Amino acid sequence: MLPSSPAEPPRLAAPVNPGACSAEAASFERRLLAILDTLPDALFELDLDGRYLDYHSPRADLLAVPPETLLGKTVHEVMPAIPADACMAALQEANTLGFSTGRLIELRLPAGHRWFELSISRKSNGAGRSVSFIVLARNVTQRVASEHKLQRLTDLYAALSQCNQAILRCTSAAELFPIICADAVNYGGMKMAWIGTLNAATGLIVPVASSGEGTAYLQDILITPHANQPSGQGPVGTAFREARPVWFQDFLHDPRAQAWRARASEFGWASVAGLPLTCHGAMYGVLSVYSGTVNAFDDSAQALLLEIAQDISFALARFADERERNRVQMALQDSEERYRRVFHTSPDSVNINRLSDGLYIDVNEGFERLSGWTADEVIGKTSQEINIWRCPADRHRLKRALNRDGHCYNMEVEFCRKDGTVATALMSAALVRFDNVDCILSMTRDMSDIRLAQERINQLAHFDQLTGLPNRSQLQERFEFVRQLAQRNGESLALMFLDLDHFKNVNDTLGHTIGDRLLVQVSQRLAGVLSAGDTLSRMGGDEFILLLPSATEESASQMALKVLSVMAEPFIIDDHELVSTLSIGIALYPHDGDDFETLSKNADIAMYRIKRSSHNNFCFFTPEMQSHSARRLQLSNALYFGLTRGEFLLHYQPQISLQDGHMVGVEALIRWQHPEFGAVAPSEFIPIAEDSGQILAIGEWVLRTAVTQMKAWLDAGMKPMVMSVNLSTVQFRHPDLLALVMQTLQMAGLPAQYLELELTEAMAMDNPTAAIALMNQLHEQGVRLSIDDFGTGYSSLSYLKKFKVSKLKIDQSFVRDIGDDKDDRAIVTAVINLASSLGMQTIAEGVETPGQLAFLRLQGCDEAQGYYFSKPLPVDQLEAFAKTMTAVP
Ligand SMILES: Nc1nc2c(ncn2[C@@H]2O[C@@H]3COP(=O)(O)O[C@H]4[C@@H](O)[C@H](n5cnc6c(=O)[nH]c(N)nc65)O[C@@H]4COP(=O)(O)O[C@H]3[C@H]2O)c(=O)[nH]1
Repeated sequence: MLPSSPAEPPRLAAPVNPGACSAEAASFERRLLAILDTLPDALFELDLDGRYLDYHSPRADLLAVPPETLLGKTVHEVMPAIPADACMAALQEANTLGFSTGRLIELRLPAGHRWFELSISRKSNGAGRSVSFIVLARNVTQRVASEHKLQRLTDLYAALSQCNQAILRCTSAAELFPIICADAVNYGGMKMAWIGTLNAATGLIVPVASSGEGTAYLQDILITPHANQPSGQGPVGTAFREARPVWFQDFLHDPRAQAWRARASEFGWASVAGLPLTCHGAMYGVLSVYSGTVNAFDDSAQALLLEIAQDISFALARFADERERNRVQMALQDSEERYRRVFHTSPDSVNINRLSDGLYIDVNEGFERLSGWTADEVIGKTSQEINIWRCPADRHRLKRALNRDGHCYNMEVEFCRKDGTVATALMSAALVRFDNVDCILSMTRDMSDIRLAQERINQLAHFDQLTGLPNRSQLQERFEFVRQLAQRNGESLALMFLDLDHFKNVNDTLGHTIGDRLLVQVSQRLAGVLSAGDTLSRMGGDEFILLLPSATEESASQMALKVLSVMAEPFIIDDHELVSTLSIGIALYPHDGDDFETLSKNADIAMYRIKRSSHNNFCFFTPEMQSHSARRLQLSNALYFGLTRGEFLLHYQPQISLQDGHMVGVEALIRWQHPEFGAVAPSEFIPIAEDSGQILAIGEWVLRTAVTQMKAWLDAGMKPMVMSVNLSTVQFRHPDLLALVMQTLQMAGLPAQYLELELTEAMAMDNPTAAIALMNQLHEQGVRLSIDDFGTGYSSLSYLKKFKVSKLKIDQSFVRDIGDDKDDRAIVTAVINLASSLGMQTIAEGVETPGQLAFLRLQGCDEAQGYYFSKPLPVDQLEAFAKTMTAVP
């Protein structure tokens, strides 16, 4: 403990009085000194206060102060407090017990830290003299270092053991890491430990767990794994980057730790290690441990710490495996659950049968719904036992497909339900293996509803819903079939177009329900005359087509006559007795066309011819009709420009009072002078204009021209009379008619009583309620109304009474034959009487002879017009007629 100076030999055993000693004693002392000198230990003599009385130390490097300063000082003056206190305690013990051994003191000497073990014995200096102590200070530095090392290793082993226990216990890194850090501190003798992982967003290694004193050190610490940055040079960054353990044995003096030095010195880090943690070989993070001792990580410590790191890495791999296993397990459970759900909730029938014997192993609710059998009833039985196959052939087909391909898709099968009803189904099946048993997995979709729906769709697509007859598309298919047959056999066939006459009247007067029932009865009656192979089809409305395979002109005529004759009988619907006739047009294959479109169009043209002429008849298509039809098209196109090019004009036919023979009115009749077609009769172009809708513009022009003309005549002083203007059906139905009439009168300045609108009987009866309303309005405005062609249609007397009509016009067809036909005479007489009884006037048209005039006059007809008086005349000629005419006799 005190230096021995080379100039000054060790003192404790020097001869005190050489002269007084015997030679033997001197020799003994010399030997003793020699022995003491050879000992590595220092010897001191101290008093009870710890004051140095003497010393002997051959090793000056083991003394804390120069030896010459030692004597007379106390241990507290020579040593730091801790070792001095320990020394004093040992002295006290020796004073009490006579000796003290084994106390250790640590001294920081220039040569480094040294540990000394004190052995003290009390020295008795004789009575009356104070006691002193001989202190032997043995340098045990190496032994203590070994012990410390051993302790560290023991600690680290303890830490390793704790870590391993934690590793076994924990199931995740989040759970394990804090325990590892705590174990490194609590058991491994580390001051602080933490685990960091790379934050992908910031690129920094950030603590995820830490323990020990000084974790504040980690607050906002900057550590990166980048080699080119100072913050990446430390043990953690390097370990992460290079995936190897990094040991900083003297952290505060290591240049690589420059970035953290100031911060680290506050916390007293002496050694720092960074240990890479991996998961399945991939870098995961770094375990960093901090020791307060320089060179804390010797080989053994390093090996142990590495083992801890490796065990953690192993645990991380295990956690990952565990997670993956859990994931797979979950996925498996999920898929099982899904399968279970799919199996049970599938709307389709699913059943699993054992391949070897066909026993049902499992069925779902869909199976129960489809078959009516419950799972309990079928599991353990075969399909034959429950007789589920309606046709055994289906089962054999399935077996063959499975044997051949191992599966079958969408096989159409029929099943017998438990209640005996039959289900149509689509079945898919495959060979599968469940629980090591070969099975057949079958999925079956009940198609019964779909089949019904398909049949319904088919019905809708191919049949007329009202009559149940084939519709156009079905007829076309049928036509194609019989046409090919006819072509192969060199035969003809007939296509008949049938249209009910005046069907609209039935609909309008009796309502659509009656109309529909009439159509049904007509179709039934027509179907009754068909031969096998004939096809009757409804085209919609009141149109039918009859397809007659192998028909000639003659056989088609016979059929047409047959059809007309079965229609002759009235139809009874509720209280109504309806007579309904047909107009029939016939086209023959191949003469009149070789495809459906052409033949049906030509048959339609032929039918139209009948409609326009006689009704209730038939005719065959002729090419002349075709050209007529072509002319219709040309006229329709030409009409488009007729108004703008001023091709129309009005002629006026005088109307004569049969009482006094004076002209009481004129009927405006349109004339069309086309530059190419010449004069086109109104009877030809008016229906075309009506069909194309151009009649509205033409009618408006007629009304305006006639009204303006009448005003001009009145203004010119012509005797007041009535201007009669024809209205077409389309005009009459137009909602703006009233407004148009009133506006036209107003613009022309003609009082309403000078205008008479002629509508036909059919127009009035078309929709009698609406007609009555309109007539009332026109009547209220002072406009006169007359009914043209009276007697040609079906006028209901009850309606007629309600019509605000001032005049009935007797159709010229009756007037024409007055002389020869008593029926016509009777009709004319009846009409005149009817009008009279209803308070209406009558005017006869088409009067050509004095005889006709005489008859009409005799019957009390009020007025007449016709060639007998005058043809329809252009304006100037009418004016001349008016001026020159004298009362007709
Ligand atoms: N055989 C013969 N015929 C006579 C005699 N007196 C007059 N007629 C003709 O008989 C038709 C009478 O007109 P409607 O019955 O209203 O029949 C008219 C009418 O329905 C229609 N029509 C004529 N002009 C117009 C019009 O401006 N608007 C509308 N909507 N239809 C019109 O065209 C039809 C034919 O007109 P038109 O060819 O002008 O033929 C007129 C007239 O020229 C006679 O004594 N003997």
